[in-house]
Amino acid sequence: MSMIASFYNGKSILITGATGFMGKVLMEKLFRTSPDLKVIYILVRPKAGQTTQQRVFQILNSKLFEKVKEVCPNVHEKIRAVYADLNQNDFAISKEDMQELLSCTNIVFHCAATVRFDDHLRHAVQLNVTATQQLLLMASQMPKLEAFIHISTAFSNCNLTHIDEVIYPCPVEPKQIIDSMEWLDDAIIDEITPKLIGDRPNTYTYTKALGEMVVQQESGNMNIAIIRPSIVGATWQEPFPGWVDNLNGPSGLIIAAGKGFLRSIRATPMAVADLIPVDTVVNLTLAVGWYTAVHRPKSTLIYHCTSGNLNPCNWGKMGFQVLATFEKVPLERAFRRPNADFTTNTITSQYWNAVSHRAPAIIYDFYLRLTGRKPRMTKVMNRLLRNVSMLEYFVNRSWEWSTHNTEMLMSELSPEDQRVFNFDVRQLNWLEYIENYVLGVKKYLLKEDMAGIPEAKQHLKRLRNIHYLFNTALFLIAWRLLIARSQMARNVWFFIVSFCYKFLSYFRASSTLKV
Ligand SMILES: CCCCCCCCCCCCCCCCCCCCCCCCCC(=O)SCCNC(=O)CCNC(=O)[C@H](O)C(C)(C)COP(=O)(O)OP(=O)(O)OC[C@H]1O[C@@H](n2cnc3c(N)ncnc32)[C@H](O)[C@@H]1OP(=O)(O)O
Ligand SMILES: NC(=O)C1=CN([C@@H]2O[C@H](COP(=O)(O)OP(=O)(O)OC[C@H]3O[C@@H](n4cnc5c(N)ncnc54)[C@H](OP(=O)(O)O)[C@@H]3O)[C@@H](O)[C@H]2O)C=CC1
Repeated sequence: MSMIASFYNGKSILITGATGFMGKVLMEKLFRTSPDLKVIYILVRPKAGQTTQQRVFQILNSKLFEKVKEVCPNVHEKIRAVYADLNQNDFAISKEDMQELLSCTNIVFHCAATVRFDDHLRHAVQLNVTATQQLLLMASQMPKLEAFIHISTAFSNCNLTHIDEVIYPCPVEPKQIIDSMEWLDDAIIDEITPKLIGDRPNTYTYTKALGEMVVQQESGNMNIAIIRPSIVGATWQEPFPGWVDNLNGPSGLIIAAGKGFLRSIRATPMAVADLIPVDTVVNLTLAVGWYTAVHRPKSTLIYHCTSGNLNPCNWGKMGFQVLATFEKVPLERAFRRPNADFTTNTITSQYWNAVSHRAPAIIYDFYLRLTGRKPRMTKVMNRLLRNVSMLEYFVNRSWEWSTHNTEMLMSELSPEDQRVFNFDVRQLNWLEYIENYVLGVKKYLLKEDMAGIPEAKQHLKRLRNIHYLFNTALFLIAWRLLIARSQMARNVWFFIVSFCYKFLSYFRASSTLKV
């Protein structure tokens, strides 16, 4: 029997961010491997017209939880959705709920965060720093608490190239930042944001670094660990390969490339693509929870959950495999054929943005206008280019993360635990993983039916013919204009025509002779 799985049986576990990408996979694995756990409390807010209960119902009835229902048929009774908004004081949790959480919780997994790169600093601080501080305060009042696991990101110190499993201090103390957010107005915050984030690319990475400092400062005598995953991708193995349900990280770009919107991206093909499957992150998280509670390390340990140092893959290989998969399983109703490429040069990148992105969008909008419809492609394209520009920082650099603690933990696990909670990325076959990722994007994110593949291929053939027709027409128009204006072009044209005429005459004469 797995020691980690049996550790969680009988436990009351509190998860923040359980409705998010990682949170769902974490809950699924917990229920599947430790069906006798006592309860999972999740802090949820109502969203998009759904109550907290409706959101939980939807999650439990999704494909991701199909296996759980077989192993743990009473899963509905073991999940307790607690109304909470992490942006509010005391998370707006009712007194009764708070009392229950404080007195019963054994383990806390803090996954909630704003992961938007362009979030306003005030909001990013509120969620990634202040809420973390408040949750630690809550945890310090939990008499039965055994471990508090904080999910950070491997990019919290992306201003460095070699990153150790330590907390690097930011120049301004988190407490000062939290205080200043209370009295500064938005305009001043906007002004000081670039100075505060310094050489980090966005408010997300900066506030995640501040969040780590808060964890270190407020840890008291709690058993705390921090996990730093790199770019979290679709599931590798569990509960099935390729599951993904949001557009973050590479998923959005995979769709944009597959639909033919994205034709070029400024990226360094040889830079390491430090992707990590979400089930690997979850396995490490659960192993860390067990180790922190049982072995009680003297200090807060940080675990890097990355792939680059043990099993590197680069963006070139990844992009190539994404496109190869689209050859076999294209997406439906593509705008253009998937034919993206990497450029390393800013000027070339701008050229391709104009020629391959903006121009086709303008032409398509013109066609929409002609046919009496509302133009929309230019808007979509501008948004895509803005989003791509925000990701460019991460696809043009490589980082090195040391993984001593993660490797130490692996060696502490029994062979059974190493199997059930596998986080050894050396076993990952990238080509297979990326193919499953692309299929997962098609099936689970876009909800496209595999039966539609022949029609999708047919559509791509039509697009290819339109492309050839368009290019030929363009060439003929350009040539006609050139002939009208340039003597040299006219000479070349007469040379080609007379050459073709002579060739045809010779061909006709020789075939008449044979007869
Ligand atoms: C040799 C051959 C070569 C060939 C080559 C070919 C190549 C071609 C192949 C290409 C593949 C290979 C290369 C891959 C490179 C990948 C690089 C990844 C780097 C990632 C690094 C991450 C490092 C850090 C990791 C971390 O630690 S953090 C986690 C990562 N964090 C992020 O990844 C957030 C990023 N994103 C945002 O920061 C915001 O998204 C923002 C961008 C501001 C937009 O913002 P905006 O434009 O406002 O758009 P939205 O409002 O967000 O959304 C607009 C619409 O989409 C909807 N929608 C938004 N979201 C979601 C969501 N979730 N789930 C569901 N829907 C959503 C929303 O409903 C709305 O729909 P609508 O309402 O319009 O109908
Ligand atoms: N995805 C990635 O590539 C990486 C993620 N990480 C880290 O992993 C963790 C989980 O990320 P991921 O699952 O991808 O992120 P998601 O954006 O998918 O999930 C974020 C979660 O936080 C919750 N949340 C946000 N704001 C509030 C609020 N005000 N009150 C209550 N809950 C709130 C969301 O709830 P709701 O559904 O209501 O919005 C959601 O459950 C984060 O800490 C992130 O920094 C680290 C490295 C990479």
